[in-house]
Amino acid sequence: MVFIKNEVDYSLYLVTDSTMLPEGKTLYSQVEDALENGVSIVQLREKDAETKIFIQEAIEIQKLCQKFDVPLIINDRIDVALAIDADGVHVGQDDMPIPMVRKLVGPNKIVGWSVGYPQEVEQLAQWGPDYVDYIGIGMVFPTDTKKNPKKSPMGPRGVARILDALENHGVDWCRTVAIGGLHPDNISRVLYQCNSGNGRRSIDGISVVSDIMAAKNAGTAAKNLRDLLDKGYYSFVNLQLSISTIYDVDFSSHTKRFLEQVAKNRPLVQHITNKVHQNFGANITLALGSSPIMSEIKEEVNDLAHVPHSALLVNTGSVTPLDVVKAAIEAYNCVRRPIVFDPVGYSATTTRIVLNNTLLASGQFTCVKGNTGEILSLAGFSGKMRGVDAHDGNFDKDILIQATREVAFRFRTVAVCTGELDFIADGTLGGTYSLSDGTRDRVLEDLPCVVVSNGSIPLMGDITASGCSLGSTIASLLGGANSDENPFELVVAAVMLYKEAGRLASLISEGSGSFSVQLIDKLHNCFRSNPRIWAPKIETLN
Ligand SMILES: Nc1ncnc2c1ncn2[C@@H]1O[C@H](COP(=O)(O)OP(=O)(O)OP(=O)(O)O)[C@@H](O)[C@H]1O
Ligand SMILES: Cc1ncsc1CCO
Ligand SMILES: [Mg+2]
Repeated sequence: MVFIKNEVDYSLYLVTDSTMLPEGKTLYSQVEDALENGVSIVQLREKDAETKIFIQEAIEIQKLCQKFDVPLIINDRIDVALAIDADGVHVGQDDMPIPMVRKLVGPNKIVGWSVGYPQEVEQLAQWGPDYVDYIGIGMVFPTDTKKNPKKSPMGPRGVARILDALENHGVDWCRTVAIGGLHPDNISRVLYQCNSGNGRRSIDGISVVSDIMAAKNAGTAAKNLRDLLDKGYYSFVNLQLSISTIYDVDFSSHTKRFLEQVAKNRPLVQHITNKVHQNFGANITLALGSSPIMSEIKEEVNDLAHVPHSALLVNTGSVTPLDVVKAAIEAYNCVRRPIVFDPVGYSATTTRIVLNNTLLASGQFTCVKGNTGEILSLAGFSGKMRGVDAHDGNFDKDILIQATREVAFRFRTVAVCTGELDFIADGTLGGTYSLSDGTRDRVLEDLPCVVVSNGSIPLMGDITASGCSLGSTIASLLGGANSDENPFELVVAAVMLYKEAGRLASLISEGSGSFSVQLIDKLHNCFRSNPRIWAPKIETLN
């Protein structure tokens, strides 16, 4: 069979492994069940099989694939692929060089290559369109399938970097599948987050091994994956993800409504936060009418996530054991409860960059909030931070807007950048994703974005953990909201409310000490004592 190359369907790419078959199942029966339920391409990968057995298996699987009109790719063994006239071959970086592979298999076969770094894309560009038809990008997450992995997991952001490299080098002929540790609990998120920065391309498919090969019912497993691919919508939080259009109206009425919901629903905000922030953050949370719980125990994250109107604040200011934070992120994502992430001192040290990146790769966040230094470095715009405080420099407003949008887009989140002006961008794209064609030409400049101002309030920067407590405020409003509210509007309201409390507190404070106390009072009394006082302004960028 000759497949028209740019019509090959890479969407659900099964890689076989006979070493993990469950009792009573064969390689043949698993592949057959998978093909019946939506697998669109098969790679025979039998690292330990002897040649004769491998060929026998290949011939059997080939007949099966032909029945379903699905291409069969052979891993590594060019000789086997040629001997049985398979549809293509897949080789890794340490296998036979691509030009030799192409010379041996001829122009019509599908050639796939494993790619782990953006630099490898330069090589693809040099070879041009006649060499590699698709690349397997990975590994995305840790996996047991690779015995001695040479690469460390790249996460969705690593995949996005490779998609960027493909775009930058004009490698438009090459299709992509993501591979490594992909399972039903993370596939929607990978599809949602893996896009090139220009919005023009997303991955063409996902590649799975164990989820199908080790499944007791490979048919159900394949069907489940097929449904995720076709769904096009990732409902990661129990709120209304449609794109908000009403953020340029009077926000004081929204804020009042959100605070009433907090009062009624009494959200429980789990804080995994730095030691400096703990007491202040707990008091700010209580002042708003929500309940804080400072908990860093792995055993209870599930119970806490299941409490009605739970929300999680992850603040990496003083470092909590990674496994605890990851377990908490997983637990809240699993029940679709909001998570606010505050990457404190993101680029101050290499340790912090690695830690924050690891956590950012481990889940889906409803909001990512940072000061200018954190957001600029997260967006890849600037060098090292000196510590946990924002940059001293006065940054151009346009640069901060761009950085905030970049973070929002990359992490598919509502991003907040704080300072005298606060910038908020909505990168959630209504929770939608699609294979291959990126974000359907929606680009950074299209993301809804607002700038919140309320005059200069230097005292807000003069107390420690004021940014951290904005995180508590955002988490309280997100947690307390009814499910028909929109996360972007909730975050905008939280930022405005906090800014206004800061302004009112600063009017009656003698210095930073009394300011801390007054800030708590003002949040406590907002909309209770004098609902008419509301000064913050909002500038809508689109
Ligand atoms: N000069 C200022 N004028 C008005 N508001 C400010 C000013 N500086 C900071 N803020 C407000 O104070 C809060 C904290 O912002 P900042 O950028 O200082 O955060 P941060 O550095 O993360 O704080 P921390 O790490 O101490 O918790 C935000 O709500 C921000 O809007
Ligand atoms: C001072 C400090 N150090 C680590 S976290 C933190 C709180 C403000 O970000
Ligand atoms: Mg901060």
